[in-house]
Amino acid sequence: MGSKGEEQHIKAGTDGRTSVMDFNPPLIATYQRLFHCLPTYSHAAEAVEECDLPLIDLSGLLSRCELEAEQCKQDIIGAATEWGFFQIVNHGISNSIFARLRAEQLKLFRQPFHKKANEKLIEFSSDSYRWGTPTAACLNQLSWLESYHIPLSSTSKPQPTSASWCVIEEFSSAMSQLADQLIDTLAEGLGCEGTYIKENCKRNTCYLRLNRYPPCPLPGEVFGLVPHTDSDFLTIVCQDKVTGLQLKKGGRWFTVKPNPNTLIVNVGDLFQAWSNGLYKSVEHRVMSNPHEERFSVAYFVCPSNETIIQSNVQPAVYGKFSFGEYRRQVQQDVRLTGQKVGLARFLA
Ligand SMILES: O=C(O)CCC(=O)C(=O)O
Ligand SMILES: [Fe+2]
Repeated sequence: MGSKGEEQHIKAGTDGRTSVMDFNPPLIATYQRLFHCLPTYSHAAEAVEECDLPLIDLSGLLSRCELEAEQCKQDIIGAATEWGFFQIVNHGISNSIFARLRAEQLKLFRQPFHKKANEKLIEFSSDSYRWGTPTAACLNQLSWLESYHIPLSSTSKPQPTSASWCVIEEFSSAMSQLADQLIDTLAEGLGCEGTYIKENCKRNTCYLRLNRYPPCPLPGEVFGLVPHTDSDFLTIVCQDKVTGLQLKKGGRWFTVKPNPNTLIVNVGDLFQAWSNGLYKSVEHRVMSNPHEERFSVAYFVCPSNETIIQSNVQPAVYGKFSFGEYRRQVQQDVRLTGQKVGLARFLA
């Protein structure tokens, strides 16, 4: 069990006194009541192999050589069909944006917990900051993380007022362009154009999430992020060098080897439904780590709530639904059962 010291960062004040600057959310204190109902099954005992995700060099998409561009498209379509997950290099986003975002992310999470929880630190909605899992009824429903869940609607301000705001704005517009390229290719693989998705997933309906996974005293029992699929069209994740992300393939869990030079792309539930099950929204999770903190950033391509998700392939695997309905159903299931049911609720 972790000592109180694990939740605290001791900083010597300029006046010589030692002040305690506690930036970690009070996960231990809040969820201690769940510690004595340890699950009979510990995921630490699972044998998990590392997997080599398909690695796609995105410069191929812009190649003048038609064959090369076509091969790159087929690789993306193949990876979304077989894995639902892939890594990309040469995506055109500069290292300097990643470095500046990382610096701002670190600065934000190093603020004292009470400030993060009670003050609007950046120009985003006040409920952007989240930690733990308020609905968790047992340890394996708990996620050992803190995050800023940022609706990008709130970034379209005429005057940038903070460094965090500027870099998030710059980063999300780079992500949005990258997502458009991937959506065009994936839509082409279905014999359609990507315009429907792009028209409904404007930047202001998308989300950026900054995650920090603090060291966890019960890594075998508590996840960094519980197993889930993403409720969007597509997610682009930028992770650091600390291992943790795992995905399920063929009924087994695999660890994604961290490579800070690549971005991870995964298909979300909406693309699975829209592609009539061709592209796979694969279950994934983040393992917690007893010693090291881990950071990641995820960009979620979401449509407006009114957007109708429907495949034009017959017979349709899923009934027609709006994103708003889907979201409400997911929230209700999590509130009532602690778990997301997801697309299984919308079978035709
Ligand atoms: O932190 C990660 O690597 C993955 C995050 C993730 O799956 C999510 O935010 O939905
Ligand atoms: Fe996810």
